[in-house]
Amino acid sequence: MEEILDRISAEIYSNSYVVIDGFIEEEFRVALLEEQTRLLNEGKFRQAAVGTGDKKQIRTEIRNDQVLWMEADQLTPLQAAYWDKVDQVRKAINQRCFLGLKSFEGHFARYPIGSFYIRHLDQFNQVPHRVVTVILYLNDSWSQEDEGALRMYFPQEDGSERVEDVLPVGGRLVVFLSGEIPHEVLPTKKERISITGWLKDID
Ligand SMILES: O=C(O)CCC(=O)C(=O)O
Ligand SMILES: [Fe+2]
Repeated sequence: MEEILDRISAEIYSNSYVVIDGFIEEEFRVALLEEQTRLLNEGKFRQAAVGTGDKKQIRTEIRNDQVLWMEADQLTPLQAAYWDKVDQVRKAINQRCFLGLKSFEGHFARYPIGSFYIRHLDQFNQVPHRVVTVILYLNDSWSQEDEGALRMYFPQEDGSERVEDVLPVGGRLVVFLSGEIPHEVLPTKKERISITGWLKDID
């Protein structure tokens, strides 16, 4: 874990993003996936919304995934174990990058076949405190033909953009600066499961 934390903070510092394969043990991934499937079958997931507060609305032309927010005071033991790992990531990034990250919020996400999330930034006027995005994929297997990549756009000095696609391979962690990297979820051909969260600069 020390080595992984070191890589995350170093690459966030120099590249604003990092992809880590095998961030969690297989056994842990399977357990989280099973828990998510159970909660889904219990009807706990809701259509994801965009915006916050009064402006919160369901806009399926923008995103059509389903989510279940994790409640900090009601975490299951598995969720608590994941939050613990994310907290280590938070501390490592703070040590190297001085971002003053204080807390975490996150949700399970399920993208049914055909669903997507169009290009966006995770940090915007209505949501200023999301500083670092942390995504963990829980899928059993994933290949190019399943599509559903996370597409990230990196602004280049000449004004163009470099595009990078990352497949939602199980156990893979993607971390990036929420206010700097526009991204989208391309339409998926297979059910796509993840935990998405944000490290924030407020409690
Ligand atoms: O699941 C992903 O790869 C990205 C999800 C995302 O961009 C979001 O929930 O804001
Ligand atoms: Fe996002």
